[in-house]
Amino acid sequence: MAAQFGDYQYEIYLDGLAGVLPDLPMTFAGLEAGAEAALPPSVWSYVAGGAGEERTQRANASAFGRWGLVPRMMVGAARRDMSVELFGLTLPSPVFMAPVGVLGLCTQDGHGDLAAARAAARTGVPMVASTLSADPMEAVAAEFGETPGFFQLYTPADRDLAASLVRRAEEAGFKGIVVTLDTWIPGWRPRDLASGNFPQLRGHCLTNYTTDPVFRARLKEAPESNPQATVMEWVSVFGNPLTWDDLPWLRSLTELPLILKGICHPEDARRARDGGADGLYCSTHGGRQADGGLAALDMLPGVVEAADGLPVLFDSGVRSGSDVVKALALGATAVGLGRPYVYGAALGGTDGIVHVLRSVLAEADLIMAVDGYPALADLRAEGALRRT
Ligand SMILES: Cc1cc2nc3c(=O)[nH]c(=O)nc-3n(C[C@H](O)[C@H](O)[C@H](O)COP(=O)(O)O)c2cc1C
Ligand SMILES: O=C(O)C(=O)c1ccccc1
Repeated sequence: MAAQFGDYQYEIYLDGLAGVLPDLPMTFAGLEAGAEAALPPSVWSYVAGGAGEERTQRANASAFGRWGLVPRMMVGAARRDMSVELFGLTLPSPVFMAPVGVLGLCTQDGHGDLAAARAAARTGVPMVASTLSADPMEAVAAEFGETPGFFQLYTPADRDLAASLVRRAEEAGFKGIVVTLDTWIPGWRPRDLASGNFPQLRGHCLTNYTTDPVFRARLKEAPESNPQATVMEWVSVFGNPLTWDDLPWLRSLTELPLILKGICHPEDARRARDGGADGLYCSTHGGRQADGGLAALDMLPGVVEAADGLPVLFDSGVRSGSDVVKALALGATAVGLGRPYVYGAALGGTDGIVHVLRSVLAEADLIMAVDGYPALADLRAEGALRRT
């Protein structure tokens, strides 16, 4: 059935649809409903939930409804080119998997990070691997195949531990370090507060710490013999309220491309660029950190302008191929999926993630075809996108 559907699409529409599974949901609402049924309730509420009244989370997604592409005719868009240059790499498409810290808990086998890495290998869609993974970063990177991968760093208060994590990422073959700035402290998350339910506090997804020599040296007992003390040590070391004065130190940690995640204000974009960042990452963390904020999409153009040619990655609220196209038209260099691929993992492991990635890419490709924008540069042309 799946192969038949793939073949049909392949012939009628475009290359590369293998992997879309008709027995899995084809819409975000369907993925959501399926994942809610598939995941344990505590994992579901952690993944699906956000900060406060979840207004920022909803605003992230609904902001896309205020923009629309203006179709162009007779441009002969029979072949589309979605490839993009990023940090000297050529990616087949401008889409990536955003870092997600509890992926491990989202597949039945407890190895969701490996499932995402395998989906990256199968699709060419890069994964940004979270510090908070169930498997060590070395094992995740070993599944990437030919697809480049990036490591997301939660900068710990212990600078030696930060340096160790970055060194391990370099040795494991990651192609860039994404430093998340907006989550040195977890936000106000009513769903998790109500259930006392932060998975990390139950010892989940701390493997990059428990396998790290610097972290282990901080413990009086091995993590295996005293898991509770390990969690307490993680709590004490996890967060580091960085300031701009710390940027030279961050920059000195690696020669890999350094990307700062959570940049939404043009002035911060300028400071990051002037401080030697190689890329900016505009995101509101999917509305999980602070409620009452603007949608990430509404802040993207200001970041792109201030970036002054530096690549700008983007996520928060992307639910479909049309959302990808709109973020690109507003200047994003590459667009990250968060919850959609997590729900794919819940529904079908690697196959489920591939299904989501291929569906989103196919829709984006078909929009570029039908609306007459065969290359990413065309999408950025004057008049391509209008506010409704
Ligand atoms: C369950 C979950 C865990 C996340 N963990 C991390 C993380 O470990 N590091 C990080 O930088 N961002 C993390 N994020 C934020 C994502 O990278 C991304 O910014 C967000 O999911 C985008 O919003 P969306 O899910 O609404 O598309 C997480 C998001 C979710 C849903
Ligand atoms: O859940 C998250 O979004 C996340 O990134 C996180 C990280 C550390 C502690 C709590 C949440």
